[in-house]
Amino acid sequence: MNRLAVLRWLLSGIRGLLPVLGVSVLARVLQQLLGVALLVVAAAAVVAAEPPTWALAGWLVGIALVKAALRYLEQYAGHWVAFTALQRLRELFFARLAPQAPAATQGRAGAELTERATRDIDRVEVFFAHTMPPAISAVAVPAIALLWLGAAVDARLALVLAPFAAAAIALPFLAGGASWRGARAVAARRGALAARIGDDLQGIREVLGFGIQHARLDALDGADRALTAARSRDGALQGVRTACVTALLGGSLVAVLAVAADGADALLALAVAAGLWTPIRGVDAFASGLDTAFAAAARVREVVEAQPLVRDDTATTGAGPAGTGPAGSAPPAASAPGIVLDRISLTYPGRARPALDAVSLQLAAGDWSTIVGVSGSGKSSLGALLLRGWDPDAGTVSLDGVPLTALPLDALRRRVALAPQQPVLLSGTVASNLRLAAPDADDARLLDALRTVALDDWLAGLPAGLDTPLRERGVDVSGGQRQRIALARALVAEPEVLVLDEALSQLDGATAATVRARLLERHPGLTVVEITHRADLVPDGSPVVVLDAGRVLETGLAGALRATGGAFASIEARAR
Ligand SMILES: Nc1ncnc2c1ncn2[C@@H]1O[C@H](COP(=O)(O)OP(=O)(O)OP(=O)(O)O)[C@@H](O)[C@H]1O
Repeated sequence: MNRLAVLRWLLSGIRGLLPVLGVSVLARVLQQLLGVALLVVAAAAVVAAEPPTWALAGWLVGIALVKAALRYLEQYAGHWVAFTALQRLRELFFARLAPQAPAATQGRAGAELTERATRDIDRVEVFFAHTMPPAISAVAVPAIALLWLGAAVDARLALVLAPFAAAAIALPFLAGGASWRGARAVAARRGALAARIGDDLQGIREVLGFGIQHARLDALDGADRALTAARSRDGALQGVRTACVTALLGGSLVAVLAVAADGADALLALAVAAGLWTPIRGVDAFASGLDTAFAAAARVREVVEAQPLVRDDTATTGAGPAGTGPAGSAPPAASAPGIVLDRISLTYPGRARPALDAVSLQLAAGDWSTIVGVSGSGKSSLGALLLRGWDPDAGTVSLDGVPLTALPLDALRRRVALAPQQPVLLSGTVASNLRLAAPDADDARLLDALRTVALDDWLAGLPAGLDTPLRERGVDVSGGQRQRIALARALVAEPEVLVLDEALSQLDGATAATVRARLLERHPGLTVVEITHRADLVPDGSPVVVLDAGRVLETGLAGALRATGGAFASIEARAR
């Protein structure tokens, strides 16, 4: 990705804001011209060698006040554009990120993504607020001021100053490639550092538990040193550039003194030259920040433009919940109520072996089916397909005869709920966590769900009942309570299909049995797909699918499979 591509992309996002940006540019040009005028009027008064008058003071104060007002307008309009553009960029970032989950957000990517979503987007502000106005005024103000100097004072002095001004404006761009590479290196190392800090914070218990804090700190220091080295190279380049610009501006004053024949003309030319320092220095200031802003924008764009693994085609084709799928898609694989997987294969990005390989099976509506298999056999992958956490590379998953790809994603995820093994509770109260998927649910529904998961006694002991705050990531509840709150949260949404992915694994046997019994008793029509390695807890009458290395090994009722002494029986023996 080069700077031109990033520039085009950023500009395409602010097209409607350009008139306001124009106001900022105009205000800046005028206020900087007034800055030159202020010095020239003062110099002219010195040249006139007359005592100061009220009229002169009035002029100076008037110019200063108008300049201040224009400066305010320039800043206000520029920042209004910048913050509106940043708001749009944030909205775009999250809108494009959501369909890329969970692939885009899992594991190490988390903290790195946060860096892109927050600080990288903030860094783009430099481009929106501090680039175009200084770039245009850096050319316009010297051009106008030197034209005036040439016409009204002495053309030779204007010609002497012009090359200095031109060189000082062009200089910041001469190290273009090196500066861009430097800015990208700094941005990448900053991202790597953020990812490392994120890992260490998430895994703080493991780090302390294994006593590896010193090794982790050393590694963190290493990442920090790499960032410092990249910033030093970048800073050295900036330092040399700024020094050269300063030398050029100083040199312009010496050149005026060297060629001026007349003291009065020299004073006016010096006033113009000094007045041009601010607009010309503005180029150096934004050039330093511009590559940083472009590098940050390039990282944001990588996320925004990434192809989502799961796409909601119904949003563009207009297919509704009962639709038969986007034009050209395969006809429904099955018309039976419940879930049908038809020759499903899934290989994760970067993996050679498929996690699921030509899996075909049927899970009847209203049944409590169980998927068992050893670790890594593909159980969770199968569960994730049911609510389109991932899409298969081949084959079709259908719900009640309709391919999942023909259902709007929102509707699908309302009908199919997942209770994961390691759920995350958000900061908020018990009630706000339970209402995540059903914001309109009343308290009675929440209490009902908590009773089903056997948390009614726990709730009764809480100081503020449903309004009791839960801390971020649910650290003040036990693992088993967290799993049950997550299960209750799924039930509050009143799904048709409930996927339990080892969702009761942290409960003691008696509590898990109570939760199963209450689920069966209170939700008789619910289709449950339970993923577990505890084959010994599966009742004889439950339909079972045994997976191994991504393939279906056995299907049938648990009791019958136990009797045959095959794969299910040996997994059961291992679980005991
Ligand atoms: N997000 C992912 N990216 C890459 N590979 C993955 C991902 N998730 C799972 N896998 C791989 O896919 C295979 C199946 O994993 P899956 O989690 O579905 O198995 P599982 O039977 O649920 O295992 P467990 O009982 O240990 O949870 C494994 O080899 C695993 O390493």
